[in-house]
Amino acid sequence: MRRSPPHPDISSGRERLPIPYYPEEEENFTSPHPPQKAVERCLLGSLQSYIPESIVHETWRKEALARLLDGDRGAAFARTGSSEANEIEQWLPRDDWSVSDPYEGSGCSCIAKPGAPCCTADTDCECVESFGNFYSTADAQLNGLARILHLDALPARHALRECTPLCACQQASSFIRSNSISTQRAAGPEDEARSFRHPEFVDRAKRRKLESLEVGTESNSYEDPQKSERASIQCANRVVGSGLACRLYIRSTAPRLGISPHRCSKSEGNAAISADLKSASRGLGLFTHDFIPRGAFVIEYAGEVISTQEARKRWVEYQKPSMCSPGKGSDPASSIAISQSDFGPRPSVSNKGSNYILVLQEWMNVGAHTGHAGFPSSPDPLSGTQATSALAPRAYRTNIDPTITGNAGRFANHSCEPNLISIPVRCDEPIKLYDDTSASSTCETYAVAAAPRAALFAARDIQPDDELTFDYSGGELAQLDDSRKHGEGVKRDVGRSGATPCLCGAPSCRGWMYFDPAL
Ligand SMILES: C[S@@+](CC[C@H](N)C(=O)[O-])C[C@H]1O[C@@H](n2cnc3c(N)ncnc32)[C@H](O)[C@@H]1O
Repeated sequence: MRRSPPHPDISSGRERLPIPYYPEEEENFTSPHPPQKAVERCLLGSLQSYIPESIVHETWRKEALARLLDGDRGAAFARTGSSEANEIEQWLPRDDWSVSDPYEGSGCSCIAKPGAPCCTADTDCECVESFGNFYSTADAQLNGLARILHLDALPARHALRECTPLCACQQASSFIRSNSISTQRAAGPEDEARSFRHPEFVDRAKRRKLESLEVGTESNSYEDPQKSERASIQCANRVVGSGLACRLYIRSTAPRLGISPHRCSKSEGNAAISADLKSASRGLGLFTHDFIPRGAFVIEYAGEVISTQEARKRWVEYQKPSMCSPGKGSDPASSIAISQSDFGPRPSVSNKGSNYILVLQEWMNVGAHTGHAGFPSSPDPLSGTQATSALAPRAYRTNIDPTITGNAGRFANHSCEPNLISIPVRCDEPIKLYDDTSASSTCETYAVAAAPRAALFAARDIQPDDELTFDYSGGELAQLDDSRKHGEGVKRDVGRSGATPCLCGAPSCRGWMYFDPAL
């Protein structure tokens, strides 16, 4: 059943919305505004109208709104467990990665102007390297609403920025433009600790923590927020920060058997049916009403940015069974329910079936442009060990958890043949290079960066009512051989005791869901 879109766009990822709800039938998400107008909206207003009264526990809702409105900006609201929940470590180097970057050199080498289409080539795209952005055009099919990313121009697995040197935000900022960590000149290993521990980086991490709690804030700049905000609005090439350009909805992927899988009481009372549904269902899924052209930005997979340690803790917590409140919805597969916690009623994942924590990996493209060693290595804060050599291929991870606070992107299921691709993107959060010419330094420059956002783009043309899916492994699993596929990283998905079968149904389905080995 389709209803008229009841809520404004919640997809931009600027809104750190709580999603303690469960749709009775299906929920529509749409942007009533052209993207360029969307950034001017009152996002707090969106929040208020977004939370469906009928589903969300009223007390919780009032509390959440009150916290968002007060000066504290919802610090308590976003705290979801231990106090460490708000300790953000990002870009944690992984010492367990030894695979080489399968995407190295897979970009485009054309020389293009912003707004012009790009060609494919077998080296990194010169236009991206030069302009420090991906550029876009409006798509006539969607009345100019959809902004198209030229995927051929995209050096895969590289963080990108959402602006151009022509953009006012660039001119107003002293940030050094960069689209990719791979293009940065690197520090030597001995300078690495300084880069990650640099006071400004620490401040930045703290600020990021606050940003993740703020609703209605468009600026992420720590130099001149107001200036940056104005510049953001002016930038014609933004796609991720401009919000949704197509109408999305969510619904259960379970076969319709005349029994609503959403009703906790029913599924509890019909264990056999529930089990059947669960075996055939991937829970809720994200669908589109509209045709989406290849390359269009679709939605951000938005959530709290958390440390790996916190992700591990939450993973354990989410696996614990919780109560299903009478009258509130609960899906046998995804099982989001309203339960009590020390913060009062809040959403929780109530069985072992679901995992929303996304690990975004950024590959270092070693010395591709500069002949330098790429991004510096650093001691692994988790193991205390020194990570792999600065010369070795490396992946940097960002843990995104939308379980408690996120957006509709959390309903995008996994497929081994997905129609979306996840790209790390920084919106007004550029990598900044610091010159260090002190006598003790062995290098000139070191880098400091904010965590990227997981932006989902259409990997191919998508038809109306198609389900939107992406590869949770970020394409990594497809690169691995069979022995690794069924290895440690996969098998820990369900309670660390066995793999979760993949139900994507794709002809080339790998059979198992990916699960990050660090969890
Ligand atoms: C990010 S959530 C996606 C939304 C989820 N289906 C829901 O109902 O909330 C990820 C969870 O969805 C389920 N899921 C997603 N893709 C799946 C697939 N291909 N096969 C089986 N389960 C899947 C798993 O339970 C997984 O932990």
